[in-house]
Amino acid sequence: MISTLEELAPLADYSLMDGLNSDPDANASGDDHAPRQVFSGHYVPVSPTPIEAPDYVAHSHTLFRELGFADSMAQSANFVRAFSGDLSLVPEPMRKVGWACGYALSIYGTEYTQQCPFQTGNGYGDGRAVSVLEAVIDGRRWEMQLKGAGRTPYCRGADGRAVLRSSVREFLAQEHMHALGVPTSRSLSLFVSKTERVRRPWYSEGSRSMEPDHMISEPVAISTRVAPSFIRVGQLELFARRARRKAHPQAMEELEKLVLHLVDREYGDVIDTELDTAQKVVLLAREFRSRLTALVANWIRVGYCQGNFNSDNCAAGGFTLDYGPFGFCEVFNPHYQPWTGGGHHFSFLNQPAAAERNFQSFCSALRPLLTAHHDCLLQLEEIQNDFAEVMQAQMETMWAAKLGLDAFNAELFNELETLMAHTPVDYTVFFRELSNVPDDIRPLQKSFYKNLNNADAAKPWMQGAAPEGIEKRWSEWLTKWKSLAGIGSTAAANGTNLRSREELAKKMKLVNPKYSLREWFVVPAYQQASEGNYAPIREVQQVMTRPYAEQSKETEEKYYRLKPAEFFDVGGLSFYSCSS
Ligand SMILES: Nc1ncnc2c1ncn2[C@@H]1O[C@H](COP(=O)(O)OP(=O)(O)OP(=O)(O)O)[C@@H](O)[C@H]1O
Ligand SMILES: [Mg+2]
Repeated sequence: MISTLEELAPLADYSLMDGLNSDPDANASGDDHAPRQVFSGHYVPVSPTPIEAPDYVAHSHTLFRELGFADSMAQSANFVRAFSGDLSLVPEPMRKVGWACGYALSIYGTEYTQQCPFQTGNGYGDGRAVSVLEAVIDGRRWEMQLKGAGRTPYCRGADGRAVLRSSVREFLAQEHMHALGVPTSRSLSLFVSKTERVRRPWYSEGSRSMEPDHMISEPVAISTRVAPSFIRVGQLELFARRARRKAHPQAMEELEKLVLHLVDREYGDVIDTELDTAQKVVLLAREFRSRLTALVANWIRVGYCQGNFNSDNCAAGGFTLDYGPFGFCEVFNPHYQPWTGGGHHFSFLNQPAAAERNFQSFCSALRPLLTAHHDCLLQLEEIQNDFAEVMQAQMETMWAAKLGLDAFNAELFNELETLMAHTPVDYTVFFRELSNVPDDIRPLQKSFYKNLNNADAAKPWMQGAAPEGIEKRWSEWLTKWKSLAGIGSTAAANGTNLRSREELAKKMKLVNPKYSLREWFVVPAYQQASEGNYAPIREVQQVMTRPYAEQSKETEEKYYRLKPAEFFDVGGLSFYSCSS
């Protein structure tokens, strides 16, 4: 058990990142905080800027346990100091200087440089994220990165800070996603400043405007996230763009180094180290395709919408990264999109298409390494072309699992999708109620935002008569579903393998969570936290890290609920701009 920073320090291992190139223009002391262009090198040494008067808010008990950390360490003085941004006293061999990385941006497959203040792409990257440690713990390599740790050369003139609100959201969401069984960066710890605040645009109470309507002052925070690496698709793109246009003599070599580094960090267990670069590149593309398609199918399984699935928010290791504009779907809507800037292209059921665009960007970034290997180029092209097919197969497997079926049935699914959208249903509650394998549709109605028999509805547009015959269609759908799932006499007559209700329910409850992180649970938690009361965060954390469990009656009453009518269309609750 590791219970002090002194015990953690010897596990530090920077050997892999030391193989990368540091920005030759950087100041090695890490005192490099002003916005500027970075022309080459994989990282810039940067020391984090500590937040003033840090106060412990939360840590992930789950991750601490996995890493063999004692819970008490989270509140020990040296740990608090280091993970609130002050590395000046960290014990050797931990380093007193962290690092930030540059990356490029493609939005839905289109390359951009306009977001870079210099219009060159050389000023874009980790503007407020600073990695502080790489450690090998129990045979696994982890990078620890502070978010909100002050300005870096990539800050583009901004303050380098993250507010408590956005930090709480990311902290809770990462561990919820992990508990849902979806690959993700993880949350280590969260500290808030008792004195330092910044101003951000936000929504006034009950505002229905799409964009924030005033400025508020919010406490700053530093959260630490943990992953095998933080390499993004956009990062590979930055180096590939430079290699393509021969921006400097080492550009191609830097691209190759980064790609091989990615293989070591994220794909070491599946790609043989003895292979040459071209072979590794082909295997990397195949493996990333498999992870990315599985990831997106998992997102849809649990109702998650990334909201802003740009290539710089797409981790090259194939896990979820950047919990800013995200949300969990409540009222089922294929176009659900919590971020006001995200548009249709990054909406809920369009995520497979958005992933394909990121995958195309990924393959384009690998291509310069294969110019002398015609056969490998052809293989890469085939891997890219087959993305949609692999994605579709993952989706069908996922829908079948969500419905407790051995095989996907298009007709059954299409009718369900129509009914879910027309009724409409709460995505989480619907699938969980279905997992109880009800006799008739009454229990499912618990998930309906519109009462089929009268005009009660959560929103004015849901009032009025239900679409003609919808109740009958639901009943018919349920009968057909049960028959395909092997329940009841119709199934027997059809020759489907019979199953017990209990067996089916048990299986379905492992893929259909009971609890999902609805924004109206998170809002009071961060509001209370900004007043110094962290108990609501802990409660939400406790419930949301066991999302498949039934939990207590009290928890069920409070958290297994449809979105209340008063929260619809409210800025900061139903949608948000990305300001964080
Ligand atoms: N307050 C800030 N100061 C400096 N840079 C910022 C700030 N807020 C965002 N950025 C940078 O702007 C870019 C786009 O912001 P986005 O909201 O995607 O990032 P984020 O949530 O900070 O980042 P990440 O993708 O690292 O989770 C990122 O490169 C980010 O580092
Ligand atoms: Mg981002």
